[in-house]
This record gives sequence, C-alpha cells and structure tokens, in this order.
Amino acid sequence: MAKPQQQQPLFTTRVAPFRLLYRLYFAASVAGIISLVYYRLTHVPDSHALLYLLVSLAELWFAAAWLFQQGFRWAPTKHATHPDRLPESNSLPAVDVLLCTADPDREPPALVANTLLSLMAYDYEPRKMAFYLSDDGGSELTFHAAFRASVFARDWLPFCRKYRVEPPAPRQFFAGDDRVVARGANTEAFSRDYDRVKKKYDEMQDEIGKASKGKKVPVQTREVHKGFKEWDSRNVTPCDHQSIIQVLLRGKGEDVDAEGTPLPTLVYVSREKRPKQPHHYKAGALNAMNRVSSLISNAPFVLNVDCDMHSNNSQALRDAMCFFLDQKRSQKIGYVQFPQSFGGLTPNDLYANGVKRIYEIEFFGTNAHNGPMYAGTGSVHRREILNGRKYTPDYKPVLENKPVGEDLSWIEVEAKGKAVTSCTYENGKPWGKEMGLMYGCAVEDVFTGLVLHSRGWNSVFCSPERKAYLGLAPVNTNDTLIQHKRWSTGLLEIFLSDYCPWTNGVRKLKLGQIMCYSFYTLWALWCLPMLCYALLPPLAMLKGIPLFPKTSDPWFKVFAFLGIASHAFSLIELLAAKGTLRMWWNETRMWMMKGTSSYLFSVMVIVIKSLGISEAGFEITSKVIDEEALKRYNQEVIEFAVPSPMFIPPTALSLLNLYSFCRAMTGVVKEGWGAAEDMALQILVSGYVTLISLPLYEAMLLRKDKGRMPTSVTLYSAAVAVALLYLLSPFI
Ligand SMILES: O=c1ccn([C@@H]2O[C@H](COP(=O)(O)OP(=O)(O)O[C@H]3O[C@H](CO)[C@@H](O)[C@H](O)[C@H]3O)[C@@H](O)[C@H]2O)c(=O)[nH]1
Ligand SMILES: [Mn+2]
Repeated sequence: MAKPQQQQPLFTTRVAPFRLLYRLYFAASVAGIISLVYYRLTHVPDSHALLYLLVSLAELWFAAAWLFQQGFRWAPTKHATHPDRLPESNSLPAVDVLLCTADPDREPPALVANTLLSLMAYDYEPRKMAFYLSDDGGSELTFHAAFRASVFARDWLPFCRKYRVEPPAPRQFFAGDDRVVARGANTEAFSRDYDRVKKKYDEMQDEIGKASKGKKVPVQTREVHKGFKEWDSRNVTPCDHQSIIQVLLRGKGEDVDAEGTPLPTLVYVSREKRPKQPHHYKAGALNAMNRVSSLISNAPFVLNVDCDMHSNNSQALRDAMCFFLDQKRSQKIGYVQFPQSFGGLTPNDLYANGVKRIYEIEFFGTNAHNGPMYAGTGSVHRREILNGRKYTPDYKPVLENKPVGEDLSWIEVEAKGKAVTSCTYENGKPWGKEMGLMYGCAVEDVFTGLVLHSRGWNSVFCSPERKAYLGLAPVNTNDTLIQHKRWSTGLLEIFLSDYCPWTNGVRKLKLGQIMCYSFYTLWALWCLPMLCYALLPPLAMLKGIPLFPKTSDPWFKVFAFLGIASHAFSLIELLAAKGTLRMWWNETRMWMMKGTSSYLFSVMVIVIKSLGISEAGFEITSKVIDEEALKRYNQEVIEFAVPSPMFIPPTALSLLNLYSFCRAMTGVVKEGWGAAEDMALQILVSGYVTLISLPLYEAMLLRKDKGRMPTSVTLYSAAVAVALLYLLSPFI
C-alpha cells in the first residue's frame, strides 16, 4: 500500500493513566469541602465569633487553593518526541542561545564557562547556532572566562562530536558522575583524546581560577584579545560602565575548531549601565541580547539559559525542534519549556529546592491546557513571539533567518551592538511592554509567559528522559527563603497587574490555565491562612476555647478525612515521582517556613510598593558554598547560621506551638483524654507544627556547629512568641 506523502508526527501526546482513581479522590474531596463549609456556616458559636470567622476563612483559602491546584492534576499530559524523524541537520532552523550572568562573586566565572561550553556542544549544525553571553556584572573576569572557553571550545567541541559525550559539560564530564560516551569509548584513540582534552581543560580551569582568585587577568592573556582593553579604564564597575560587545568566535565558517570544522558564533555582551538608569535586571539583559543577536544571526528560535544551568543532554535542541517543525501541530506553539532540574541535591532534598513537585508533576498538568508557564531558563521561543507578534490563525511560522546587519563586518557589528545596548536605547520604545520580556516584575519569566499565552500562543512542556539541564539550587535556609520571597512577590505582582488571570485572563485563557496561574500567582497569600492556623488554634487552646468539632461529633470525620486525604495524596504523588517519605516531610516543613516567612515578607513588600515607597528588586542567589557548610548540607543538617530576620516568624510560631502543645499535654496527663476531647484537633494541629519544627528546636538549643540558629534570632523569636501570647490573648 502506498504511503501518503505526509510527514510522520514529530511528537505524540499521551494523558496519564489512573484517571478514574484520581476523579474519585477529587469527588470525595469536593464533597468533604462542601460539608466543611456547611458545618462552618451552621455552627457559628455565640462567643468568639471573630476567632471562628478567621479560622473558617483560613479553611476557605485552603479549599480554594486546593481547587486551583486541581488544574495541574486533572489530566497530566506527556509529549514524546521523535527526533529521528527530523530532516537532516543542514536543513534545521537556526537557534540563538542567550546565556545570562550577573555577578562574578555569586556566579563564579568558571561556572559560566562550563555552562557556555555545555551549550556549545549541542548536537546541532554549528553554523546554525550563535551564542550570546550577557554579563550584567560587566566583569573582566567573566569576559576572561568566556574568552578561555572560546579557546578550549576548539578542542572540546570536536571531542564531544566524535565520541558523542554526555553530559556535554566539561566539569561534570571530567568529574565522572554519570559519564556516557556513546562512540568508541574503549579505543586507544579515545584515551589519547581524553587525556589531551583533559589536559587543556585543566589548563583552562587553572587560568580562570587564578584570575578569579587574584581578581586580575594575566598580562599575557590580556594582550591576546582586544576585548580586554575595555577594562583598561578604571571606570568599569558593575552598575556604571559603557556597553561592551566583543565577538569571541566568528561563525559563518570563519573560525574553525581543531579539526577544521566551523565554530558557532560567540559574542560577549555587557549592556551599558548607569547609576540612575533603570536596567530591569534579567529581563533587560535578555532584551538587550535579543537586539544584539538580531544584528548578527537573527535566528528564528531563541533559547535562553541561566548561567547556573548547564546542558546535560546534547540532544535537547533537537527535541525542541520536534515541536516547532511538526507539520500538523506546530503552528500555535510559541515556546517549548524544559524542566528545571538540579544537580547536587541531598537524597531527601533538604530544602525542597529540587522543586520536583513543580517540574515532575504539576508542569505535565499544564500541557492539558495550552501549556506551561515560562520558567526563565531552558526555554526555546520563536523570536517573533518575543518581538511582540500576536497569534492569528493565518500565522505562517518563520524558519529562515536574515540578520539585520548581514553586510556589516564584525567590527561594524560590535559598534552597532553598542548602540542597541546603550542604557537609553529603549526610551520611548515598546521594549518590556509590547516587545521582549516584560518589565516591572521580579519573576519576569512567568509574567512574560502569561502575556504570551494571553496573546494566543500555546507552549509545550518537554521533559526528555535524560534531563536537559542541571542547575544549582540554594543550599541553605536563608537563600531558599530569599529566593521564595522574590518569587512570591513577583507572582503576586502578576496577579495585581493588568494581566491578572481573573480579569484579562477570562476571555484569553482556558479555565484550567486560569486555575494553574491562580495557584502560582497567589502563592504569597498562603501566609494569611497559615498564620491563622499556626496562631489561633494554639492560643485558643490555652484559653480552653474549642474551634473544631469534638472527636465524638460526626463532623469530626469531615475534618479528619480532608486532613488525611490531602496529605496522603500529596505523599503518594511525590512517591510516584520517585520521591521519598523524608523528602515529602522536608517539603512540608519548608512549605510552612516559606509560608510564614517568605510569603509574609513578600506581602509586606507589595504593600510597601503600593504605597510607593520602594520597588521589589532581584536578589541574585549565591552559587558558592564553603566547605564546612557543604558538609552539613550533605548530612542533611539544616543551615541557619546568619542572623536573618526571615527566620523569626517561623521560629516564633514553632515556640508558641511547642508551649501550647506541652501545656495541653500536661492537662491530658493530669486529667486524662476525656477532658481534652473537644481540643483533640487543636492538640493535633499544634502537635503537627511542633513535630515538623523539631530541627528548629535542635538548631536553637542543642546544636553547637556554625550552622546553628544564631542566638539573636532565638531571643527575638522567643520575644515575639511571648508578645503574641500576651498581646493577642485578650482578644481571644
Ligand atoms: O540583574 C540581573 C539579575 C539576574 N540575572 C540572571 O538571572 C538568572 C537567574 O538568577 P538566579 O539568582 O539564579 O535566580 P533563580 O531564583 O535561581 O532564578 C529563577 O527565578 C528567576 C525569576 O525570579 C528566573 O529568571 C530564573 O530563570 C529562575 O531559574 C542568573 O543567570 C542571573 O545571572 C541577570 O542577568 N541580571
Ligand atoms: Mn538560579
């Protein structure tokens, strides 16, 4: 039988199994929530009505948040790609890769070089790729690392190509964790090549390391590339410097590797910064790179990656192309998002920074309704959609590239690049609003994704078996809480913006999509019900006021069911995603700490912002850790160490609950369970908080190491707990 002349699908889609079981859980929970609301409405007590109202509102929030979350749960959907069906490499479209870094102290130049090399080693036609490194730190040390990487690339890229090595990141490859060599690993030629390339790698590391340590690039190296001259003047500081655009590798076949194969283009970009000019953090950096890249390569697809996320899978770009080149289904797809995965996590993910739940569970759910949020890294966009194009049914995808500065020499391109990255270039232009990444939000990524979705584009979540990227997650409590403060602030800013999913979203997004966006953008508000639940039941218990039904009351079962079912479901879900019980417990603890700290602080930041006092900035997460702290991290000992105000609310609440739990238990011991029958749920809530806070008590009272809770935080927290006890008690 003759086959029709049609391309076979480049990707196929499948909805997860066990839907019936899930729907039973869903129905039972909805019934439980309705019963709970009915109970609260019909059992308003004569006294303590305010207390009762607050606890009921907290429960209403838990129910609403649960409902939004079902947007992710309803129909988890996976796409499988078929890259073997792609046309041959020469006819694949070009891709521009934009890499961001911002601070040589928090993001060491050697890390940036490693990420850059890992990306350059994509199994993709080199002439179709161009790399742009944006350095918001304007640092000669970072430029030096990029320059050294461009030299080492001449050996690294042919080596990767010849032996198909994974991971394509030299640091991880030579460290030997999870090393794969697909071709000729046992040959003598391989060992020879390995030794030769490893030697060059060590030389590069050595030079980058020495320069970083001494904060100075050696004079001999400075003479090799004209780019170093940009730092001759002493006026280059991170927040105040001219535009620096330096071509490190000339693509188009001009620079070649050790085997004579053309190298991809590599350009270092540090946009102009001046103290009084807004630069819009990472969003501004990406928009500046967008303009520089359109001059030089103008590829129809743009991949952007953070410097702390090295490529771990040399095939990922080909996977992405399966979505953009599929004949039937590609037209509406605006971007492909890979998961954020992390290396070096402890087995039970101490700070829950592996965000497994987001990228291994929830994001699959978004595939069912127009696709995932944009996660800021590991994302391939059509350039047109970044340039503001709205989706219309007659849209014809662009797959060709015609650089704006095609006829310019490299020197002329550098000069033009400076002009488009000057700090006043965007004045009066639509960047940050109608074009490029959106400004004015601490999570520019999710915000931009929402705007693209509102303009009619879909996205897809692509999660190949071999992780596409591996990143660095915060490795201590303070960094974790600060990161989540930034995220929850930014997300709430989105909810309060013109693109609010409840107003602007209503006609433009699908219902499931609105639910998912609501869940994320309202994260910060979790602090209110959490504070209610962590404060009011224990305080009421101290005064003998019951807030929940007695154990013998049939309504008790509703509370018990909802509590148990929601916990069991989240546990099963995590175990199914190859998590562990302890991981779930850590996740729950961190969620409570974030809830009462990061989220609380971000609500305050938003209030301060709306009063016009100050803006939310972008605090960069540190990617360095000292050895002692690393040891504690690997032993899964929670790190506090710094006297951070962010520790105070969760610590104070843990002390308060410990106190009320102990008081209640003393009563039980004296008078027996019978007397506590109407307090059972309150004892349980306080007991739960106490149990999950055990590491906090330990950090305050028992530990002697440097990572313990600083005494000042313990004292402040105790003071806050006592103050709450005395100040709130009269109202209860
Ligand atoms: O002014 C700035 C600030 C940051 N960055 C870069 O932004 C990236 C992300 O910063 P990081 O401190 O690592 O933040 P994370 O919390 O790890 O980032 C997550 O959250 C951000 C939004 O808050 C997203 O942009 C990221 O993609 C996402 O991984 C890094 O490459 C930075 O170099 C800049 O280029 N310019
Ligand atoms: Mn990061």
